[in-house]
Amino acid sequence: MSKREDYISWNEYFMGLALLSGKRSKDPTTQVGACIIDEDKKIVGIGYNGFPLGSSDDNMPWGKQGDFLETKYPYVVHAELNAILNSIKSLKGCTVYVTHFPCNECAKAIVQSKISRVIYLSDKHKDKDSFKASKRILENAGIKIEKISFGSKKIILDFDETNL
Ligand SMILES: O=c1[nH]c(=O)n([C@H]2C[C@H](O)[C@@H](COP(=O)(O)O)O2)cc1CO
Ligand SMILES: [Zn+2]
Repeated sequence: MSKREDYISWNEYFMGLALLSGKRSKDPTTQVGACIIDEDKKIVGIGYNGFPLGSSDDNMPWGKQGDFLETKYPYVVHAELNAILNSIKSLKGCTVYVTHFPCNECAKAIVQSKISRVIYLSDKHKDKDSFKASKRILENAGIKIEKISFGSKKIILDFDETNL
């Protein structure tokens, strides 16, 4: 019997995990996921955007507009920061896979944690100042930035035990 040929690539695997992690987010607008791997391709951190630990989701707002204190923005922990804070070891030389290009605050945390490469899927906010600042922070720190695309590729997860 010869080996399977349609196995997923490393990039599909790690970005797939970032996407799956984002599925845990309760943000009704944007679900972000991040997966950090080390130089041996071991997963060392994973996260998604959500409110801080212990905050009841029912007491926090998911809105985007109006009174700042009644929007999600001052409260939500970004996926990249959660992945960094959840990490199990030093992140020096690691790569972070992110579903969305990181904001400037996450870029600072990425630099300070000594992650050396950022691989991202979407840059839909590239015209925002926070994106431009983020790019500057990452580039000045010598962090490799790669946009990857899988075209229209989809991976279906079938939880039906009878199909395993
Ligand atoms: O770097 C990021 N990482 C991250 O997790 N997020 C989260 C915060 C919010 O929950 C959501 C952005 O919401 P919105 O697209 O509605 O502005 O994504 C947002 C950014 C900024 O792009
Ligand atoms: Zn961020």
